[in-house]
Amino acid sequence: MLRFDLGMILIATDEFSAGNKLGQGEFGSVYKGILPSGQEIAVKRLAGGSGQGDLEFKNEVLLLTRLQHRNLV
Ligand SMILES: Nc1ncnc2c1ncn2[C@@H]1O[C@H](COP(=O)(O)OP(=O)(O)OP(=O)(O)O)[C@@H](O)[C@H]1O
Repeated sequence: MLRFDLGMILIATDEFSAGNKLGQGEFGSVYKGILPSGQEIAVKRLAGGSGQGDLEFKNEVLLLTRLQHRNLV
């Protein structure tokens, strides 16, 4: 599984800048990011006190890594 450390995510999203915010979910915000390779990514940032726990968040991440569909970016 691909993993990125926080430093890379901060650089890619310009430290979660407001201009890079794509949307807002129930448990946090989603930001646009650009990797050094030029690839665009979406980064979901779990909001503190959102009600979604670490375990649920990890489960969501694990599920997303298994999804592959042309309608999913
Ligand atoms: N890959 C993406 N590309 C573009 N925009 C995205 C992407 N992923 C999420 N978004 C935007 O961020 C918003 C929130 O995404 P999120 O996945 O958190 O939605 P949600 O499933 O409704 O939220 P939650 O899981 O917190 O209940 C979306 O409604 C959309 O506007």
